[in-house]
Amino acid sequence: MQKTIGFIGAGNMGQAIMGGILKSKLVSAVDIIMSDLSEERLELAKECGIKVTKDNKEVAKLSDILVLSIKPNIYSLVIKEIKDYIKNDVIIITIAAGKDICSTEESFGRKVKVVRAMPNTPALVGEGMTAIVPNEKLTTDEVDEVVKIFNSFGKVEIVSEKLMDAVTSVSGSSPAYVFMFIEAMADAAVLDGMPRDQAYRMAAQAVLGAAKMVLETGKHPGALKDMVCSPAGTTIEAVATLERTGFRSSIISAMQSCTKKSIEMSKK
Ligand SMILES: NC(=O)C1=CN([C@@H]2O[C@H](COP(=O)(O)OP(=O)(O)OC[C@H]3O[C@@H](n4cnc5c(N)ncnc54)[C@H](OP(=O)(O)O)[C@@H]3O)[C@@H](O)[C@H]2O)C=CC1
Ligand SMILES: O=C(O)[C@@H]1CCC=N1
Repeated sequence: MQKTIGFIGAGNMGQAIMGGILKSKLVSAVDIIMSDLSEERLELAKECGIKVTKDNKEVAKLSDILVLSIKPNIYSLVIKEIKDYIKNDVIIITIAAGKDICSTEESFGRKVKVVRAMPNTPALVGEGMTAIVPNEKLTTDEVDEVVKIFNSFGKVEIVSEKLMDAVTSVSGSSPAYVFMFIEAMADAAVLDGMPRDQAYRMAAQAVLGAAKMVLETGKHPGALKDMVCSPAGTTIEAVATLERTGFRSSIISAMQSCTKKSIEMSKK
């Protein structure tokens, strides 16, 4: 792709997307520019061979596609700073929880091309999941181009904007719950005497394999669970304990809090 991709914000998500794009070789390092206030973050990014700067306006001037990878509470501040410097045809990609397309357009004060996206950190290892909502200013070719970017480090789905709070809960934030699950399983294995490194490897591989089974067999997750539970065996004992201690309802409640927070953030 012959485009300059800019990032404002070199934090966890900016670095994950940038790293994912670089690994896929969709654009070369010299066509990526990133800004941040923190020297330390920029040093990290610079090690990847991309251009870095402390000046957000410089990124705005050079970018054909501009990713705003900053926290939601400073979106309006940064947009105010850059809005007079962006290219006419730039595609703005927002990734902030609770930032809707309408508020982004309002902050720019005109109808810019906006794609609201919700990615997740597995982008860094080429297994990201991103949902996107393009506004009506983008042509079909431009939407395809954006899809290509997010596809370069994982899966992408175009969704309706009303689903974005649910997306945040089920894929933007969910790697955190999965990491907690892996950590807890590893702790239990350590309790049983297994060395910690081996416990992380085994727990993580089990999660990876189980996820692949859901994606590749097309079978209902409940049916896949049943295949593991031998009659009067070990697994059903664990399943019974999980049901007794509210495993599923705990996940559902946690995700409802996540969605609620996303909705609250969009009202600010
Ligand atoms: N982390 C995740 O898994 C996901 C995050 N997101 C979204 O991504 C966005 C970024 O999140 P995340 O990467 O976690 O946050 P981080 O705090 O890791 O990254 C934000 C970066 O922006 C920098 N920054 C702050 N102010 C400015 C400024 N005025 N100009 C340039 N850079 C600035 C911060 O520096 P400093 O630390 O010094 O303030 C920090 O390095 C958020 O909007 C979030 O909703 C979306 C999906 C998943
Ligand atoms: O925690 C957050 O607000 C961001 C959005 C999704 C994942 N991290």
